[in-house]
Amino acid sequence: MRTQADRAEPFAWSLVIPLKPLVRAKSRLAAAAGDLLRPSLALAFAQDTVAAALAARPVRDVVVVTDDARAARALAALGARVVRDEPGGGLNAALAHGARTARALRPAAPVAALNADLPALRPAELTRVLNYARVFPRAFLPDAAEIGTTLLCAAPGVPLAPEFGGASRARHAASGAVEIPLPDVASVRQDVDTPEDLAAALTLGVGPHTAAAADRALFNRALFRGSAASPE
Ligand SMILES: Nc1nc2c(ncn2[C@@H]2O[C@H](COP(=O)(O)OP(=O)(O)OP(=O)(O)O)[C@@H](O)[C@H]2O)c(=O)[nH]1
Ligand SMILES: C=C(OP(=O)(O)O)C(=O)O
Repeated sequence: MRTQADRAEPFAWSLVIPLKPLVRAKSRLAAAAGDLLRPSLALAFAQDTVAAALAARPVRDVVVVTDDARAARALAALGARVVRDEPGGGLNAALAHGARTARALRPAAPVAALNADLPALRPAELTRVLNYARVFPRAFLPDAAEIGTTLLCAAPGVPLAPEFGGASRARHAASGAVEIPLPDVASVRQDVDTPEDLAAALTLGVGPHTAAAADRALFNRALFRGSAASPE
């Protein structure tokens, strides 16, 4: 069990994790999960992401930026600090707000933005990525599709300047952030937007919240397939 003293090490990171309201989250999973289970699946991804992030040795704080009351309760129960989605200007504005909150708490800590949809995240792989990033002013990790970004890091005093959304890998590279070239960190790169992404994450091995939610989604589909009604 890790103690407070363990966390008081240099390079202890503050992570900022954004989460939009669950009712709107993971829209690309709507057909696969159904609109009843999709919010629970989105929450399960976030729970497994936050739990794994907090279990990574170099991580001291996790700040979640969300206006979703159900998610706020569940993620605070895991140990995250939850702040409102201000100023309501979309993903990058929410991340900048979370980074300011993290820096107000610990001005000397490096900060990283991490997607909330990494259900296979392994603490040891996140640790390797953060340890690699710590010598650069800004660094980022491309997603498994090599188009987006799952993690953007900034050293103490350096603006995070997030440019997430869509083809953010090229934008983060163009902004001067160093791309992290580590092999064998698939769990930090495997974000889940589509059913194919979810299958890839399940193959890597997901956390307990996602495993349970995916089981419920599969059971639900099997149930509806066996009856006259269809959830889709
Ligand atoms: N706090 C906050 N988080 C956001 C916002 N927009 C997106 N996010 C989060 O940023 C990450 C990437 O978001 P998106 O890919 O746009 O949305 P998604 O819910 O993951 O998936 P889709 O609905 O399929 O696009 C997810 O963790 C989202 O919950 C926002 O306006 N505020
Ligand atoms: C927001 C991003 O991810 P996605 O839309 O793929 O979830 C991104 O990669 O910048």
